[in-house]
Amino acid sequence: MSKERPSRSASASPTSRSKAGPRLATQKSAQKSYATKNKDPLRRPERRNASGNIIAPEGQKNFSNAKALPQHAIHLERLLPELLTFDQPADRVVSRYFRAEPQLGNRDRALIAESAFAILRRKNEFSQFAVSGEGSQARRLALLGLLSALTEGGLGSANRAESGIADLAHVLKTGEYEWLQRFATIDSSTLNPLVRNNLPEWLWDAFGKYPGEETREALAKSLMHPALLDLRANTMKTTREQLMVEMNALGGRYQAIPTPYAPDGLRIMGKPALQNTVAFKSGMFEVQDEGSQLLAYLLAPKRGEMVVDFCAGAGGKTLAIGAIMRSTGRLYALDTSERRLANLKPRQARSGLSNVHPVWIDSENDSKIKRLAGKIDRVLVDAPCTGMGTLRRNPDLKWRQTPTGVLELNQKQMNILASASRLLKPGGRLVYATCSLLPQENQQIAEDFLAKHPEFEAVPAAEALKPLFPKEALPLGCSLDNPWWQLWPHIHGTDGFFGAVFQKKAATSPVLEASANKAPLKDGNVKPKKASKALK
Ligand SMILES: C[S@@+](CC[C@H](N)C(=O)[O-])C[C@H]1O[C@@H](n2cnc3c(N)ncnc32)[C@H](O)[C@@H]1O
Repeated sequence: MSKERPSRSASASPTSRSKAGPRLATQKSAQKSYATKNKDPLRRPERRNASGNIIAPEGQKNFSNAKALPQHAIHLERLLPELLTFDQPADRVVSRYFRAEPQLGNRDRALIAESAFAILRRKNEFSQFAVSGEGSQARRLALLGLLSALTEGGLGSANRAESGIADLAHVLKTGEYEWLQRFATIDSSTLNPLVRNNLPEWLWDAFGKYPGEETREALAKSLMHPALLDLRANTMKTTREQLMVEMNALGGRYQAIPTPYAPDGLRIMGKPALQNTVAFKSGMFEVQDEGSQLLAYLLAPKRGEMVVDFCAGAGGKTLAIGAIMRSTGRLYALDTSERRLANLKPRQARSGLSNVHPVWIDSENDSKIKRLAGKIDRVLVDAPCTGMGTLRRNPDLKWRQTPTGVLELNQKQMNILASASRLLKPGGRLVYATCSLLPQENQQIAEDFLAKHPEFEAVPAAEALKPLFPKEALPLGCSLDNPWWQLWPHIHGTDGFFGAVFQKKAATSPVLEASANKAPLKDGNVKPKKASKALK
C-alpha cells in the first residue's frame, strides 16, 4: 500500500486535535489539565546546528533500543485519540504527528510508531484489558502498546514479557507494574475468539469460510505480529550477496540474511532506520515484502518487451519489473493517483532504470489507454483491494474496511481488469493480483473474467513460476487444485497475495477477435488539464 504524505496543517498539532473517541474522553481532559498546569514536557526547545538542521536534544542520546522513556508513553497518549477514530489511514496520522514533533529521533519514532501499530493489531484484546487499571484508558493502551513493541516488535532487550516489563521500568507508576504482569499471565484461550484474534466479526466469519475454520486462527495469529522487514536488492546496481555484505558491515543492531524464496531479497533481523544509508540513497535496494517481489516473477517480463503496470501506485512492483527487464524495452506505469505516481519519481531516479514511463490516467477508461490497445506483451493489474493480506503492516485496515466496501471494490476490480485486458497482443500475458485474502476479490474476479473473456485462458501459476523454482515439484504458492497463486502470512511468512495469470489466445477466430474488441473504451471523462500528459 502506498503511504499518504499529507501536508502539515494547523490540525497536525497534537494539542489542537479534537477527534478523541468516547473511550478516550478521560484521557483528553486529563491531557488538557496537565497541559495547562504544567509546561509541556515534550516541547523541549529545538537546538539547531550551523546549517539550521535540528539536532537531537540532550536526553535523547541516552535512549537505547532496549528502554522506553516516560515521553514515549505521553506521545502515544496524544496520538491515540485521532488514531482510534479510524477516519484516516494510520500511517498518515502517525507521519503527521511526527512532522509536528521534529525533535523526535529515529529510535523514538520507531518505538512510538511500533507501539501505535501494536495497539491497532491487538485492539480488541488491549481494549478489553484496559477497561480497568491505573490511570486513563489511553495511558493503559499506551503501556500495552509499548510492551508489545518492546517484545514481539523487537525493539526491546528480548522477546519475553518479563524483559519487556523491565524495559518499561522507567515509565511505570505505582500499580502499573503489577497491572502489566497480570496482563502477561492471561491465558488467551479463555478469551472470546474475536477478542483473542483481534478481528471484526465480518472478517472472522469470512476467514471461517476461507481458508476455513481449522486454519483461520493460525492466520489471525500471524496477522497480529509485525511484518518482517524485507529488502529487494536492485540488480541494476548490486547483487543480493554484495548488498548483504554491505548491510552487515554497517554494524547496527540488526542482521541481513537472504529471503527464503525471492532471489533478490534480503531479510533484516532487527529494526534499523535504513533511509539514511548510502546503500539506500544510491538505489541499491528498495524496501519490499518478499511476496511483492515474487509477484514480478509471475508476470515474468522479458528484455525488450512492451509492459504495462496498470495500477503502479508508487511503483514498488514497477521497479522490480523494470530491473528484471534490465532497463530495456518500455514499461508504462499507469495510475489514477498523481500523488502516488509522484512518489515513484525519486524511487525511479535512485533505481537507475530508464525504461519506466509513469503515466497518469483519469480512470481505467482513459483515452490514452486506447492507443496501447493490442500492442502490449505483458500487463500487471495490481488492483486496488481491501489489503487484508497486509494487516501485519496496515492493521487499521481491518477496523476501517466493511463488507459494503468489499462490494464496491469488486466492481472496480472487474472494470480495471476488463480495461487492462484490451492492451494485450495475442499471446500476451495478463496478471491480476491483489494483497487481499478474500475470495470475492481474488478467485471470483478471476473466474468472472475468464467467463466473460473467451479470448483469454488461465495459465497455471505453477507453469508461470517454474523457471524461478526449477527444482520444486510445486512452486511456492501454487496448487494442484486450481491455477491460481496464493501466498499466506501464516504459511509463507509473507504478506497475503493472490495472483491469476491469463494468456491472450492467438487470434485465429474472427468471433474471438470481435468479442475481444466489442466494448469500446470510453473517453468521456478525461480531465482537460491532464490531457497534455500523453503517452510518449
Ligand atoms: C494495490 S495499489 C498498487 C500498489 C503498487 N502496484 C505497488 O506495488 O506499490 C492499487 C493502485 O491502484 C490505483 N488505482 C485505483 N483505481 C485505478 C484505476 N481505475 N486505474 C488504475 N489505477 C487505479 C490506486 O491509485 C493504487 O495506487
